[in-house]
Amino acid sequence: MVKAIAIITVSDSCFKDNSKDTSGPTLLEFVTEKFPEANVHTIILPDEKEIIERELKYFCNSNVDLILTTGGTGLSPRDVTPEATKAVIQKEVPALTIAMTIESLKKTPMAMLSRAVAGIRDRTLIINFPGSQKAVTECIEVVKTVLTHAISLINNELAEVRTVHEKMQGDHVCPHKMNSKVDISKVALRPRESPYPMLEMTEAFNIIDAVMMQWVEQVESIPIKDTVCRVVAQDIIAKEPMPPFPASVKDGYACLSMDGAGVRKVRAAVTAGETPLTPLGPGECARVNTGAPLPLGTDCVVQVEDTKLIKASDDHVTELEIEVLVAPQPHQDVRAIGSDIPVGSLLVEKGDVIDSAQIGVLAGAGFQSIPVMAYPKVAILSTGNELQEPSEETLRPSHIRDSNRIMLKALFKEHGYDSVDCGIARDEPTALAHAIARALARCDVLVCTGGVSMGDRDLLKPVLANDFGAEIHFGRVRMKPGKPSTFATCKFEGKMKFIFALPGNPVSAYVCCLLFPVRALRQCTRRGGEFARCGVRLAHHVALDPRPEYARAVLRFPRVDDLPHATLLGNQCSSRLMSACGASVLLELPGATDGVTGLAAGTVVSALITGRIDLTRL
Ligand SMILES: Nc1nc2c(c(=O)[nH]1)N[C@H]1C(S)=C(S)[C@@H](COP(=O)(O)OP(=O)(O)OC[C@H]3O[C@@H](n4cnc5c(N)ncnc54)[C@H](O)[C@@H]3O)O[C@H]1N2
Ligand code: MOO
Ligand SMILES: [Mg+2]
Repeated sequence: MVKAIAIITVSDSCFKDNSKDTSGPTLLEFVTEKFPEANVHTIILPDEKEIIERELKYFCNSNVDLILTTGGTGLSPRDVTPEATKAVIQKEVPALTIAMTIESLKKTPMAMLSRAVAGIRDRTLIINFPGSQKAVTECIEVVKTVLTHAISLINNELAEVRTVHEKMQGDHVCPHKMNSKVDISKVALRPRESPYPMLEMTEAFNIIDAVMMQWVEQVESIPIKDTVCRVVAQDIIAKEPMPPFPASVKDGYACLSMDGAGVRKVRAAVTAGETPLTPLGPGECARVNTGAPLPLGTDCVVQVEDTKLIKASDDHVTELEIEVLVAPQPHQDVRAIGSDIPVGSLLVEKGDVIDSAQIGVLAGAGFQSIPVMAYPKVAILSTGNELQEPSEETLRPSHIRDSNRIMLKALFKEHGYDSVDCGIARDEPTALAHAIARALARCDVLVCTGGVSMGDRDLLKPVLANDFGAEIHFGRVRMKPGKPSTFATCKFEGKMKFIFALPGNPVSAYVCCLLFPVRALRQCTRRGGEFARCGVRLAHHVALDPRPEYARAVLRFPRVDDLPHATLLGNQCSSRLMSACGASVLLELPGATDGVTGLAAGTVVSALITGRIDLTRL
């Protein structure tokens, strides 16, 4: 049986912009249909032999049955997928690719230019496909009939070898190379009460803040185009003056101010980008454009509006004499060297959060890259047997589309943080452990959703604790939404990993992502920390939940009130993500008490500003 499959898209351009990848999704569509039980991992890699080799080995070591690669099989210098594949396989299976080539040649002679390779490493079958979506579709048709049989053969032949390997490795094996220790067979023995104490929000925040202190700050140098929203790690000082030459502020004539008003001979014409060659003397001037350098000898510019043409060549091509109508002042309409930015001035300061104007300043000052504080790498993983990719058009029975992953990626982006997409893991201990291991290998902070509550398939906490030796710092918080929110740390491949396991309900995932990992990143990257709070007036009556609630609301700014008015975004149940769409704030509503079960319209409550604020006044 095919239990795990990896699809690797190899392409520099798709690696930079994964929306360009059409072949990977084509393979994904094929394998999810052909092997619906299989746990499928997808990944995009650049055309780098070492990286491809490393990932192929990783998947082979993780007991993946089948690896399908697409891309990097052609003749261009960057195409190295076949070389990386040859470096990892122990046996080649040439007929697989020969069959694909024969079939493809019937459609196009270009098939001659594919160097695809197929082979086996341990128990994994690896097949290279070309990069184009069309070629992938054609080639998969050719090999699909033999895949299941090929994988059964490989497993049978190597079963003995695998047993010996496992014996040799003993107990001390990496969690992602073994089966999970979590046993889900005895469902009747599951706990009927959560073993995790219910923490107050302040306790949860304090724990996260204390634990995140273990994040070791590092500095990295990155191209200035990528620095928006990044925190500058050291003062950046101007090494060049801006402007680098005395530049005209106007379209007009560069003159000598001591000449006063009167007629001048037009000796030269200087447009922006030209270098004036001859110095000018008394009674002379040069026609200049805005941004053009002033000729030596001149000290002011007279705008064209304050001049009169006296004499031109017969063909009107050359101005010979003009009259300056208003006596100019020294330095008039001239930007002196360094007048915008003197050499040695502070361009951006350590701790600044870079904005677009500062990127312009840095570019103008000749900086290509600058040191910034490194951000923790964030990985996002969804869990759930019911989930399917949002890109799949047809919804399978009893399934839903995974909306959390794409939403959280966008939420991190909104707050200035990149993240890597680690796909969907099945609610099955070994599959989940493998998916977590793969994600941890790619990040410092893992944010996953689902599987943290009381169901017999809520496996996050036991898998983290038993398979990764994770310390669960908390597993329940008195809050709505987000009660089963979980925060854990573990050492993985020698490095500390921070894990935010958020509830699967989409609103819980949204709110808890803001309150826990986004807030934590803001703290440890010195990008604001706590969200700003403000007092707001409720626009309507609000019923209180027994748990303190983070209600999603929009603000209006009526002229008649100093405080903004907050309107809740409809039904606040944890599954209704529409309640977060367009939210500017999370209201911090207190839990209901025996005496107080609701708040009247007009009550002032505290709000965390987590989204954009629309400043329209009612
Ligand atoms: N017996 C109890 N049941 C539940 C409790 C409890 O205390 N006792 N808590 C409830 C609360 S509160 C929450 S919140 C949820 C949390 O559930 P899990 O974190 O275990 O998440 P799942 O069971 O995997 O899924 C819950 C819900 O969310 C949907 N989901 C999951 N992932 C996604 C995704 N990526 N995109 C869209 N929707 C997703 C999933 O289909 C479920 O409907 O537990 C309550 N139960
Ligand atoms: O805490 Mo759960 O997120 O209410 O639905
Ligand atoms: Mg659950």
